[in-house]
Amino acid sequence: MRETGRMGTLEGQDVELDVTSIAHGGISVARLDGRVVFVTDAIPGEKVVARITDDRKKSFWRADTVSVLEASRYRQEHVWVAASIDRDPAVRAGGAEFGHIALAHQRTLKEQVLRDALERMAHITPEVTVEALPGDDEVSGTGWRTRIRLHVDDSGRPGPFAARSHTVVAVDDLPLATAAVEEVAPLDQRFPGEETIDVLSPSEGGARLIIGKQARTVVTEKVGDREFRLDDAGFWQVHHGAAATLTAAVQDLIDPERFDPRAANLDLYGGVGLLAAAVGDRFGQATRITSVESDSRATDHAAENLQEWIGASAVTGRVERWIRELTSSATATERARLAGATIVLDPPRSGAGKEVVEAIAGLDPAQVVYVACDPVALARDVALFADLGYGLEALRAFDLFPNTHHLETVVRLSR
Ligand SMILES: C[S@@+](CC[C@H](N)C(=O)[O-])C[C@H]1O[C@@H](n2cnc3c(N)ncnc32)[C@H](O)[C@@H]1O
Repeated sequence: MRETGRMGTLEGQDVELDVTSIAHGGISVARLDGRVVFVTDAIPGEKVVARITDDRKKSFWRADTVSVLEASRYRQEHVWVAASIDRDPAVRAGGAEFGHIALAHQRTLKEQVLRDALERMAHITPEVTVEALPGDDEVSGTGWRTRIRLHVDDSGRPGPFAARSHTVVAVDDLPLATAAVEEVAPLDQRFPGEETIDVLSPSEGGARLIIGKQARTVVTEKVGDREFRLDDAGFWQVHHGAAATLTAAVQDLIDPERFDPRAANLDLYGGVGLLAAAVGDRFGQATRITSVESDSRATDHAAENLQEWIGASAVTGRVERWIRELTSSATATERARLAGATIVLDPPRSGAGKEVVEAIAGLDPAQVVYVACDPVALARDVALFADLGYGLEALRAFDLFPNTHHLETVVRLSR
């Protein structure tokens, strides 16, 4: 084992590392000769042996844990044997990068990542608690994925990618998947010539496969008493409890004192209308809301899913362009309606970004409720909103992705 070395000479070597803290992306931070090393499959506080995978950069290196010399008291048997450190890092299954950490401590680490991002980028220190979804603790955070993508290797065998690579890994089980997904996942079959197999289990109608780019079918998801129709390959929240949790969170975080049902309320990045429905169900049939989504098939479904409301509509468009056009073409009456509006947004992982944040703030809405699956993109956008006079008033965070590093955050911003 080598303990020190120069840049570009250590790749493939095993080194001893003291792991100090957690970073964004499910990796921990250690130091070697004063240099930062991002290390996988470790826990802050541990001493590990790690294999250097990248030592070409001046500012930081990367490594994979191969054994543990001093274990954290939060270390547990990995919930997925295929992802454990007993396997060669090159063939460790990806997608369960926190599975070796006790579930409650996973949430503590997620809280740290969110708090650090908000402190560093937005200079605020709100109370942060990552809430568990009902039932997850009882099953160690397994059995929640209603959707899973398998990749097909050259022999036609499907499996997940190894962590941080495009190598397909052979696995016997999928512990993060729901029982219905695991039952139909064709792990021992062969699909020569295909690239992907999607396995999904909507809340209605049973589990199914999407083999390659086969024709889309429509599935039904139920949230409370409400049904949503969507394409089988279209976006839907992955944890079986996520849609209901986000519905309740958005309803909870909208300040009723600031909510005007007759204002030009917006649901940006609306998918098939889940959060527009959350707003309508909370504030009643008279609520006006427009859902904006770039996937036209999703918009068609949103229009159908929201059809019982006279005040709801769904439009196809990229938010950045749609909102720019709205800003330049709105009449004085429309501007007044937007100024009293509640704007819900649920962008993809990259967040809304400067252009969209500036356009939203430029509409002068009464409040903004932002649903975020990436804490760093959220913190960047919260900082942008703050510069435009919209401060963070309320925050809730949820463990929608147990045994992974991901978390979901919902915040309310207003002037
Ligand atoms: C995180 S999902 C949220 C969907 C919905 N709120 C839900 O919870 O089901 C983000 C959605 O934004 C859409 N999207 C991605 N980029 C977009 C853009 N630039 N403009 C509009 N929609 C976009 C995706 O197709 C996806 O449906």
